[in-house]
Amino acid sequence: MNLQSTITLNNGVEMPRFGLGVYKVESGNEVEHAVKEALNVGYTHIDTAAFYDNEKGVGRMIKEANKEIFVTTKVWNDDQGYDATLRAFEKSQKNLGVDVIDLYLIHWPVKGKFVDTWKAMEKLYEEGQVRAIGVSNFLERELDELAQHSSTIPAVNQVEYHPWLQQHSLYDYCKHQGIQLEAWSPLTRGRKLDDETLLEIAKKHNKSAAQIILRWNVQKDVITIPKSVTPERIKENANIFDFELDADDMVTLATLDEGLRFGSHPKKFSE
Ligand SMILES: NC(=O)C1=CN([C@@H]2O[C@H](COP(=O)(O)OP(=O)(O)OC[C@H]3O[C@@H](n4cnc5c(N)ncnc54)[C@H](OP(=O)(O)O)[C@@H]3O)[C@@H](O)[C@H]2O)C=CC1
Ligand SMILES: O=C1CO[C@H](CO)[C@@H](O)[C@@H]1O
Repeated sequence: MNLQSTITLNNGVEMPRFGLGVYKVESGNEVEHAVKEALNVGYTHIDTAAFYDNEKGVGRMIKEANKEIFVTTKVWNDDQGYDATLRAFEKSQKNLGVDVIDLYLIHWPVKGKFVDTWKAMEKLYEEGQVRAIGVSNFLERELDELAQHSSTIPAVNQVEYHPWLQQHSLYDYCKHQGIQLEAWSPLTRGRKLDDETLLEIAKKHNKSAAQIILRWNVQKDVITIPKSVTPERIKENANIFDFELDADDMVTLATLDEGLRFGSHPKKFSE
């Protein structure tokens, strides 16, 4: 496995296991520098969203790189519903400067709206405007609700996921349904990188705490999208394909789970 390794989604599309997240990266110089640096290091996958207001900068750098890059963007909550989603998609397409978006996600399961949003995404998929469609921040009950109204199974569910929030039940549900799990805030936004258990494993492998978490994501078959605007960290985060966590490490990391969220609970939007 290497930095460009992919996972096959349930519709046959190949999605890189590892990418750069760009939440809170300013549109303009900041996002351009981060994306350029990542693409130079060998990243082939960028995760943005209409909400992040930096699709234009991401698009500019992808165009400049002139190579195949997998781009994910997401429809924001205010744009949910059938017609509004189609309009939002068109705007993202223009911002990114591409005809076909690789992966389009429903950002949050907005109560009373996400099923209509999904219908619009199915249309975009059928028209070939997007290579794969998926969801973000969906719990099992919202995935069940979607299944009652549509036979298209989401290709991806992007959720908060790290050793302190392992979401075992959702993990198993998605595996069973063929929905690829993707980890947001894999590095806990830096808040747990001084955890002693993590640091012990890091010392054993001569790697950083961040690298241990990202390698754990890879070994759990969870796609991961760490954010950084710091060139050294962009390199460091990608340097996880030359070692392996052993069975003892995996057992130890499993014990860290405490259901701890650093971001919002999906219930905030779905209830
Ligand atoms: N679907 C959704 O609802 C959500 C999706 N996301 C997506 O997931 C991506 C990642 O999540 P995000 O919330 O940004 O947080 P991360 O867990 O990726 O953490 C990012 C923070 O960690 C720092 N950092 C990065 N690498 C290292 C390192 N090697 N050592 C120490 N610190 C490091 C960064 O600093 P610096 O940049 O200064 O280097 C930044 O402060 C987002 O950018 C976004 O694309 C995120 C939240 C919600
Ligand atoms: O993608 C996102 C980035 O982080 C935000 C704050 O936690 C989230 O609300 C949003 O879903």
